[in-house]
Amino acid sequence: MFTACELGVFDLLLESGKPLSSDAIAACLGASTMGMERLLDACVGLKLLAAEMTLEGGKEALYRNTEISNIYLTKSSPKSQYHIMMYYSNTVYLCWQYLADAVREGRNQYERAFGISPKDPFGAMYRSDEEMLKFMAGQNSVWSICGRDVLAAFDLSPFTQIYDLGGGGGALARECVSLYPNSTVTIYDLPKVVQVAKEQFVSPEERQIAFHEGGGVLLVESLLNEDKSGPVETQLYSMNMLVQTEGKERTAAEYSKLLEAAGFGVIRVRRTGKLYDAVLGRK
Ligand SMILES: C[S@@+](CC[C@H](N)C(=O)[O-])C[C@H]1O[C@@H](n2cnc3c(N)ncnc32)[C@H](O)[C@@H]1O
Repeated sequence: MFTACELGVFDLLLESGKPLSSDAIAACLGASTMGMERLLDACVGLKLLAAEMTLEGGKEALYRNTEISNIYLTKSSPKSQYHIMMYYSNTVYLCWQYLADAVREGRNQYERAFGISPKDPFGAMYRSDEEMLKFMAGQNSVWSICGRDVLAAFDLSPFTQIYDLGGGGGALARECVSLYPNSTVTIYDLPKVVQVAKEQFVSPEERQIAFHEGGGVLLVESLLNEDKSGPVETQLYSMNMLVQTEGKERTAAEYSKLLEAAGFGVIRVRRTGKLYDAVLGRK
């Protein structure tokens, strides 16, 4: 299925509008006739193609798409799964080759499959603009068949402002505004994903879909001195946190560490001179 998609078999048969022989398909797609004939027969076995014998001698088979291939495997179909097929074929399956290692180590397999650091999975998945685009297009194709079902599982019409965190290429947002015409959806994602989504997937005319890059969090807390020597009000607050909530007051360095662990890169601290101070973390 992956190979027939990649070589364009289903697209060619859709465009031709008539069944074609393996020779004709091989010639159009620049493939060997021997290889193509086997691929086409395997696709018949998988029910992705149907074959009928020509009357002349009953020797030559003519191939056509089955309904399922026309709907899901041709690039131009509104429900096309072509992009996710290609993503599985060229990326996901290469990681699955090391499934035993993944199970043994409990880790992703980017290092073995692609020679890249496994520490930041999205950094690895987006190792080039091309890879990022392939991932986004793949995810979008999934929502063309699954989006409506998840969005209709509950009546979301009372929610007119919807935020899609990690909303990627926006296909789910598009399904959402189509199902709930009174809603607007704001997509939050990484800056480069938002840029590509705006350029390639969501047009400015789709006014019910907006984007937001990055974000910030403002911690309003009473900061302890770094050596915890004061201020006394904060030390007493910390005692209160213990008896009331099992929480505690922290130093600026301790809050920074928490924010860093949550992925906030730029962290700034302002002591106000009053009871509460401010720590701003930005992504
Ligand atoms: C599994 S994908 C899902 C994409 C999208 N929801 C869809 O289904 O098409 C996860 C999304 O989270 C985004 N993401 C990962 N890390 C992020 C971060 N730190 N801040 C914002 N978005 C992030 C990725 O760029 C990606 O679009």
